[in-house]
Amino acid sequence: DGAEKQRYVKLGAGPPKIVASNTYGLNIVLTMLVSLSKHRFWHWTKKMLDENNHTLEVQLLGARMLLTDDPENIKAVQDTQFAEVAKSKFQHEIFKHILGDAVFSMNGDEWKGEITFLKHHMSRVRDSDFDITEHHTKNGFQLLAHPEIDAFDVIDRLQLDVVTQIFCGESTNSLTSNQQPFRSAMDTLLRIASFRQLMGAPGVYLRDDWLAPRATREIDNYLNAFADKAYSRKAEGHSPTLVDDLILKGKPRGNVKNAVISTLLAGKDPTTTTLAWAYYETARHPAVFKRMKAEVEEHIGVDRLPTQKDLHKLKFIRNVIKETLRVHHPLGFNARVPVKDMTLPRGGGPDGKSPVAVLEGTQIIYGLLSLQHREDIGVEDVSVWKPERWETWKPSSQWEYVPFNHGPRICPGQQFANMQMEYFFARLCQEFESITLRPDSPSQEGKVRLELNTKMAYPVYANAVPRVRT
Ligand code: HEM
Repeated sequence: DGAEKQRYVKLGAGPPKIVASNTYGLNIVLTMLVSLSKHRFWHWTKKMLDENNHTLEVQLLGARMLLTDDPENIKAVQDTQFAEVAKSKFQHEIFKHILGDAVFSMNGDEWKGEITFLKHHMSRVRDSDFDITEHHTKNGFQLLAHPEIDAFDVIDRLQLDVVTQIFCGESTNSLTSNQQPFRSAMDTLLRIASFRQLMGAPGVYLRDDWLAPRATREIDNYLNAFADKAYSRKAEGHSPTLVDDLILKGKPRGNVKNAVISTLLAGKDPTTTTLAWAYYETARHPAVFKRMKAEVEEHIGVDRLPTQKDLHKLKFIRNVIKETLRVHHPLGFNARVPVKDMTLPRGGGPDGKSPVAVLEGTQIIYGLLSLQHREDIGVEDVSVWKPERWETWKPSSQWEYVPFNHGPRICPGQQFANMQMEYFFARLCQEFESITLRPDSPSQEGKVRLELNTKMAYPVYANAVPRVRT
């Protein structure tokens, strides 16, 4: 209409290419639902992006969604135009039951305060983290040695036990006790939330407590019990955990619940997803595991535990992790909204190379998996998992490889996550002779289960043969 045209004129840029839809986008909603249920969502978005110069708009039930995997646009959103975009209030609403008022949906000064506090606890690795990680790794490895147990599940429990002890002061010990109700409630809510997020504004009107009343109740009970215990524990003044620090500062119960949930989600899920994909790929590539083992034997041996300094020497293991973050980006997508009408550098004009107008109210969704699988700007055999490629190749720009974000909203847990992943593989090399995917382990080819993270669609079954120690 005329008013909209005026806005484009003012911005000096045209609208993005709009992918045709009928009846308020119902056909797109349907295709989206089908692709989600078939674990093919990101493949569906990749096809649309490849066919439309990598930036396009879809209109869903009256809401606008700008989809892009152009590195220039991602750079703008994360860095050069950081102040022009925000986490949407819809997102806050959608994740309320899971995230409470956690950092992920905060903006402005509120976000700055929270991230400063979180960074203090998350953006470093302490010596004591190694002892705690080792304790739970041992428990995890005992389960991994059973070929009938899903490796994804073991790794998820391992990360849960580690981060709850390090950041919340008390481990869930899910590897040695039964914590299934909480974990499956969380999975249910995450599935619902990622769907609601993709729906844009209409997703706000769906409610978790209607769709999954039991799961919502279970999470709340769990968090309450966790907070009760934290308050009754005598918080230590010397180097307190994140949760104990909140209690020492006299923060209310709500803050404690938010911190626990942030840690469980941000601190566990992407690490689990990356580790599980790396384990799966390693189990399919025996030569890679052999090289990793040789590296560990050369730099550490098998008779002592790895230290921080040792981990820095494991270049090949680092490449295994980097390559996994490239091929199996654990977040897959990310979202922001413009705070007012704005332009992004690319997606306008007939070839999509000119700036594009993005009107207030649009949900900007940028695809990180599809970015890192772009044949035209990526690397040869872009979708093939080949850790050794990092010995001779690096992305031509940091905006073509974005596992942890760049710019102000970079992940504060990057160093901690890398330590967890490197430690896991270093110890795996020390404790196991070989890891091979079982022939009856379902193929994950072309499938990703989107639950806020890019989880595996099916369980992972591998024969992990322990080293015989004499
Ligand atoms: C492989 C592991 C990990 C990956 C790939 C990863 C990646 C990311 C990314 C891409 C973001 C930005 C999200 C956004 O823009 O909305 C993020 C945010 C965050 N991450 Fe991580 N992360 C990992 C592990 C961790 C760990 C272990 C912790 C904590 C110990 C952590 C804590 C956080 C927090 C608190 C945020 C929110 C930052 C904010 O909103 O400003 N992450 N992470």
